[in-house]
This record gives sequence, structure tokens and C-alpha cells, in this order.
Amino acid sequence: MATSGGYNYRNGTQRGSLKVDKPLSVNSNTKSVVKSKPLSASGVRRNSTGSLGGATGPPKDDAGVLGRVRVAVRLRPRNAEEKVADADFADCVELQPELKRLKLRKNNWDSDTFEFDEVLTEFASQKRVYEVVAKPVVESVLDGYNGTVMAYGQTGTGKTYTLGRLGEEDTAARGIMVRAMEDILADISLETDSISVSYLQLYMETIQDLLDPANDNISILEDPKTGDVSVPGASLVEIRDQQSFIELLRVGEAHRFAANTKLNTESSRSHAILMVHVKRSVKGRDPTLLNENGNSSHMIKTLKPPLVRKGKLVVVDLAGSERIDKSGSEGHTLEEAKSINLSLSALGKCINALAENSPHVPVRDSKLTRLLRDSFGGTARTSLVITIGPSPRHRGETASTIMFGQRAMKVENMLKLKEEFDYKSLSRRLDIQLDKLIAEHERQQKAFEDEIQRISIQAQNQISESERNYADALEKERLKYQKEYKESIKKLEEQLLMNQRSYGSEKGTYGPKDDSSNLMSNKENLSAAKEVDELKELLQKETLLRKAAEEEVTNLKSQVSEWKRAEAAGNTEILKLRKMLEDEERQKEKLEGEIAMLQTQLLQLSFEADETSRRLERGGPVKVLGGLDSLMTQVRSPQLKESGTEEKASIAKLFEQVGLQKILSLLEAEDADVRVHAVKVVANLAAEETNQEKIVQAGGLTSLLMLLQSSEDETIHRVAAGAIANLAMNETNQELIMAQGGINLLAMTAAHAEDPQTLRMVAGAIANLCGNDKLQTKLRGEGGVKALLGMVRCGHPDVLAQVARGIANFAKCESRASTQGIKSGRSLLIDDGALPWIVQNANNEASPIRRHIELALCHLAQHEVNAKDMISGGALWELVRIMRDCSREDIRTLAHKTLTSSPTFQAELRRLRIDF
Ligand SMILES: Nc1ncnc2c1ncn2[C@@H]1O[C@H](COP(=O)(O)OP(=O)(O)OP(=O)(O)O)[C@@H](O)[C@H]1O
Repeated sequence: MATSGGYNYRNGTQRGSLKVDKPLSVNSNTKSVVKSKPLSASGVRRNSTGSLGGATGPPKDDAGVLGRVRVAVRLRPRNAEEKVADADFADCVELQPELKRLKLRKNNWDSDTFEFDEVLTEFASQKRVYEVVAKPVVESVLDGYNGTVMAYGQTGTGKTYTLGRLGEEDTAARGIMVRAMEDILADISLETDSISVSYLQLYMETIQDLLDPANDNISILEDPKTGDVSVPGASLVEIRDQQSFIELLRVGEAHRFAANTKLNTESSRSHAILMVHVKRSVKGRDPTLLNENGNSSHMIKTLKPPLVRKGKLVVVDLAGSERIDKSGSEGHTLEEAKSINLSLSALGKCINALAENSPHVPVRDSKLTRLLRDSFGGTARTSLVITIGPSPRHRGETASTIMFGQRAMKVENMLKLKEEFDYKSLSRRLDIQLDKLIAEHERQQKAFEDEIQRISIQAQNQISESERNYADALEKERLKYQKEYKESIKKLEEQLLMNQRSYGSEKGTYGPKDDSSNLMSNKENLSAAKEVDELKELLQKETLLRKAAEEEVTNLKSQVSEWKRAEAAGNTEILKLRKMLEDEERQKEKLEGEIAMLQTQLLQLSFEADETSRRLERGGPVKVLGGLDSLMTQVRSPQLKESGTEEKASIAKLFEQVGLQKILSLLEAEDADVRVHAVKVVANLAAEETNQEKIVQAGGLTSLLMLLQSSEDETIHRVAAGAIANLAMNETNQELIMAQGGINLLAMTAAHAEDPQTLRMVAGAIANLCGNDKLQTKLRGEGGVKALLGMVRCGHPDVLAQVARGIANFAKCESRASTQGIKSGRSLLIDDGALPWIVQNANNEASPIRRHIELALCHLAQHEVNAKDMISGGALWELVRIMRDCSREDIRTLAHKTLTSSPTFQAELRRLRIDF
């Protein structure tokens, strides 16, 4: 073994090692790590804002950050027994903490020197131990990484002391578990974040729940794709304060199985594993914060899934690593010791394999290694503290512990940020929001109906009261006329009596008359009485008539005034009701729009969530797609088509619930976010062949084309062009697009677009149009070919592939037209200057580009009229190459046929002495 050397590990990069025969090399599978920028002292790169991994949004790719397993060695002070027994002997180790070195004595004159990341003497405080061993790991966990802190060493050397001391009577004695939770609780906000804890022990290859000992056969779940390890059967207790955590540790400790051994009366015979899950919401992404005032349209505008970071801290207190013969174990404890040694030796083997970059790491040999799979060579940040005692009697164990630590230092982990969108909580919140909106709508509806009922009751009461008043007034009027009539009759009768009287006195005054005069006067009297009766009767009739007429007039008058009053009241009431109705209608429409938006967004999110989970399942990078791409991929991919019944059901549900017209109307929404969402949904729908006709019939194609013109938003351009490209796969739609000036709009979009994906969609749409025989001349006349060629400026292979496809389509149709005699003269592609680009890209390394260009060249070469230009443009060489080297036999044959059948090509080939 080497005994000297000044190598050091700093900042997670390895500079050398004393104890390694061959120089250490970084694992080959970790090559993607940036080496030029400094890493933080804790060995993990921090960005300028101090956050680990530098990510504030969702993870952009799957690459992690390299982090070597960091190893500290801690020496326990001599205990009472050692002070007596070893009094005449020096410690077996000598520590040089300032050099981070440890010397292991071989004998009085020779020692081996080892270097560690930290060397902690017997005087090191618990606080310092926490700060150098665990604090950086805890910080990583708070930043969304997984982290492991582990103690390894011979029994009785201080593993539990280092990790598990509760320090209730003496706070300075608090161990790593307690201090870690203090730091976590201090850093998080309990309103938005959460901590949950599991506490397990692994004893004789059985995992037992220390918080629920009856639960003693917990299985380990390993995600084959991500390597993440979980124990779904374990109790998970939410922690909200330090006291409850201490209580939980105490309960766990009480259950921890401890067997006495000769070496340590409280020796822990099981491995204890504490798992702390920290879930933090990334600030500014919580939709509930945006909706306190109930303003749902504001919520829709800013609706984004909340982002959460999930870090997991695993603290492992391994059982003692002593040799069986020394521990004095027998019987049952011998089995224990064997089992402990088996799992620890399996751990040692894995670490050796990882340290040596061996292709096979025997993780499956024990439950311990399966549980710690993520901590060595995985995605967690790992810190190991190896504990040793000073006694020379245990030099062998101390040496083996030191070697274990040295090997562990060579293990590289690839730290990965565990950040994800919390779709579930967003969906839950949206559901609640939706419920609230529906409830609010129902409440308003109810209030409206109540108001209508109240108004009609009030109107009814008013009418009854008016009727009553009218009847009273009528009665009064009748009584008044009756009285007047009686009085006038009475007056007339009095008058008549007076007349009769005055007539009688006149007769007495003038003496008795003769008979004839008597007869005369009798006759006169009779006729006067008759006259009076007639007059009376007349008067009576007159009075009755007048009374009836007056009644009629009064009646009419009151009717008129009543009618006027009712009309006035009715008019205001009607106006009021009408206004309320209009308000209600508006409110209803708004709510319907918002509900439709929420539903479309939910659908969009579920597409994205499906895509994300599919990607997770496939082990690919977790990238949030813009909906369109993801759905297009889903719809086009045949295997997904089979399993895509859910997506189809979602689309059908969308049609059913929201209605196409509603979705299309949202394309013209004032709110830009709503427009973007709507166009994404239409694009998703357009990717499904069965929906295309409905979309076109409902005016969706026109709206999408209009969006290219009216919108300035690049996302809208990209997604709308994608949708148009999908619709342009159908011949009828191609004609419609052309008829609606689509080529101009696509050309205009292409001219202004910067984003390669927008250009890809536009080029894809034009490429589809290029394949329609009937549209050739019009398409070229309106600048379609030029627009296509203009897009090659972007240089992105996806765009170039679409351009090449368009040119191949165009050349094929043109060639067909020439063969049928519909077209004559040189190719319009050559006229529009496409040849140089075609020749330049004929042997492009990207096969989709190359294949289309090769086809285009063969189509052009079939017509003698193009031959001269093709020769001068260098296309002949490419044709010869295609004929010889093209991987597709049909294209090779086509090239051969064109070259042999063209006299111009033949002559040139002869001139160049090219024989084939
Ligand atoms: N750094 C230290 N300072 C003072 N006392 C210590 C220190 N480390 C350990 N001890 C004491 O040594 C004894 C054994 O420690 P501990 O139980 O932590 O060992 P262990 O490695 O966990 O043993 P086992 O593997 O059997 O569980 C305890 O009494 C503990 O208080």
C-alpha cells in the first residue's frame, strides 16, 4: 500500500488518490457533465441564483449533475474500558484533520496514510459533524434532489451516536437526523410545502415498519427506468413540527430491535432507515393564489400547472460491521451477524463494482443493496460517514472500515432534479373551481327565478288592490247618483203637488162653472195629469239613461286611467325584467365560455400529462409538449392509435361537452391565452382524420387561415400552421386552402417566422399542397415554390426535410403532367431557382432530406427539356451517384432509367467518359 502522496478531493472533482493502483476516471456514463464551471463546495453545481441544477422551470432534459459519494471518517474517543485495557498502547490511528488524512498504524515504525473528504477527530462536535457530513445533502434535498446520509463502521464506534441522538437533555448532542429536520422545517413553508417521514428497519432480510411494527414484510419497489427506489407499504407520517418528529424517532427507536453482544451492550443489530420526503411547490405557479377574489377569467389567463420539487432524504444507520468471530455471537445472534455481514458484504461488493466501473453491479444480492440502489451510482447525492474506534485490538476492523470508505469515495452518482408538474393537484383545483362556477351559476339562476316570482306576486297584489279600489269607487258613485236621483224625483213630486194645489185654489176663487166649462176643466186636468205622468216617465227614463251614460263614462275613464297606470307599471317592470334577462344571458354565456375554456384546458393538460407519463414510462426526458405536437405524435403513431382509445374518448367528450362551434368561436377570443389554448385544441382535433371534415364544415379552416393573418403570436402561427398542414392532407381541403388565399398566408407566415417548428409546420402544409396535380400552376403562380425555398434559410433539418418533401411532390406532379401532355416546357422548379439547393442537398446526411431530393432529381431528369439545366447545375453527377449508391433499389432503378433514356445525358456521359 502506498504511504504518501498529496492528492485531494475538492469540489466533487477527483484530483487523485493515495490508495488506488490505477488512476480514477469518471464513469463513462457520466460524460455529459459540464466540467468547465466550478461546482459548489458541496460538490453539486449551483446556478447564479444559488439553486441546485440551475432549473426554475420544469426539467429540460434528463441529464443530471455529477456528484461523487463524499466520505468522512469519525473517530470515537476511548471509552472507559479502552482507557483501562489499552492504557499502555497508542491508538491504532493518527488523524491529521487539517490535511484531511488518517494514518493507520501497521506497527511502531510504519503506517498507511489515507485521505478522506473530511477527517473528524474524537473532539469533533456533533454540530460540526452535521455541517460537513449532512448539511450539503439536506440542502440538495430542499432543492429537489434525492440525498443519502449513511453511517458505516464496526459496532460500538458511534454510528447511532452520530446519526440518531435525540439530544433532549443536551441540545449540543443532537445527531444528524434531528438537525436535518430542524434545517428542513426552517427552510420550508408549511402552507405550500410538506414533509412526510417513514422509518424502517432491515433485520435478517426483512423490512419492518418501525412506526407500525406489525407491518413487517414490506417490499421494495424499483423503477426500472429511473432507478428510483420506494417502499410503498411503509407508513408515511406527515411532520409539521420538530417535537412530533422527535416523538416519531422515539417511537421508532423503542421498536428497534437491539441485541446484546459482547462488544456493545446496546449494539444495534438491524439497519435503520429513515426516509424524509420533502415536497415543495415552486413559487409563482400556484393557481389557487390567483383566484382568491373569485375572478375566474383572471385564473384562466394565468392557469398553469403548479410545479413541485420532490426531494427525498434517506438516513441509514447501518448495523455493526464487526467480524462474527470477534463479536462472540452465537445461536440466533450468530444468524443475525451472518445476515448483517451478508448485507454489508453485498454493499461492499456493489461499491467495489461501481468504483471499478464494472459493467455488472450485484445490487440484487441483498435487500440492503436494493434499498440503497439509488444512493450508490444512482441519482442521489450521498454522504457516508465511517466510524472507527481507537483501540489497537480492533485494528483489523478499523482497516476494513477505512478501505470501505476509500472505495466508496470512487463512486460517482448522477444527481437528478426531481421536479414535476403537479397535474393531480391542478386538476383537483380546477374541478373545485368548476364546481364553484357551476354553483355560483345555479345560485344566480335561483336568485333570478325568486326575483321574478317576487315581482309577479307584487304585480298580482297591485292588480287586486286596484280592482278593490275600483269597486269601492263604483259603489260610492252609484250611491251618490241614487241619492241625487231620489232627491230630484222628490223635488219634481213636490213641484207637482204645488202645481196641483195652486190649480185647485184658482178654481175656488173664480166660483162654480157651468157643466160645459166643468167638463172642459176636467178634461184639461186629466190631460195635464197625463202630461205630468208622461213627463215623469220621460224624466225617469232620461235620468236612467243619464245615469247609465255617466256610469259608462266613469267606467271608461277609470278603465283608461287604470290601463294607463298598468301600462306604465308594466312597461317599467318589463324593461327591468328584460334587462335582468339580458344580464343573466350575458352572465350565462360568460360562464359557459369559462367552463368551456376550463374543459379545453383540462383536456389539454390531460394530453400533456398523458404524454409526460408515457415519456416517463418510456424512460425518456420529461418534457412538457405544446399539446399539438404531443397529440399529433399520438394520433400518428400506430401503436398509440391502438392504445389511444382514451385520447379519442377525450376528443369525443370535448365535442360533446364544449361543442365545435364554441371551440372555434374561442379562436377569436379577445384574450390571447384563450386564443392560444383554443388553437391548440383545434389543432389537436384536426390531427384526427375523423374530425377534419367537421372542422372544415364548421368554418375552422377559414378561422385558422385568418389567424395566420390576424395574429402576431408565433405560437398561434406554429399551431395554426400545424393544423392547416393536417387539414391539407385531404384533396378537397387543399383546393379550399388555395381558394381562400392560403398559399399567400402561409408564404407570409414563412417570411416572418423565426421558430424552426413554425417553419416546419408551414413547410409541411405547403408540401402537402405541392402534391395536388390540379393546383400546380396556381401554387407556383402565388409564390408557393419560392416560399418553400425561402424557408431553407433556417437550416433546421426538420424544416429542410419538409421543403425536400414539397419539392419532390411538386416534381412528381409536374412530371406526371408533362407525361400526359398537359404541361410543356422547362420545370417550374428550375424556373424558380430550386436546382442549386436540390443539387447541394442531394447527398444530405439526413435521410428524409436526401431521399426526397433524390426522388425530385429523378422526376426532373425524366424530361429532356430539363436535362441541359441539370447538367450545367451539376445534377448529372448526383444522378450518377444515386444510380450507384442510393440505398433504395427503386430510386436506383429510376435514376438508371432516366440516365439511359435521355440523349442529352447520354451525350454528356460519353463526353465525360463515364461508363455504367
Ligand atoms: N463521538 C463520540 N463521543 C462520545 N461518545 C461516543 C461517540 N461515539 C460513540 N460514543 C459512545 O459509544 C457507544 C457506542 O456508540 P453507538 O451505539 O453509537 O455505536 P454504534 O456504532 O451505533 O453501534 P452498533 O453498530 O452496535 O449500533 C455509545 O455509548 C456512545 O455514547
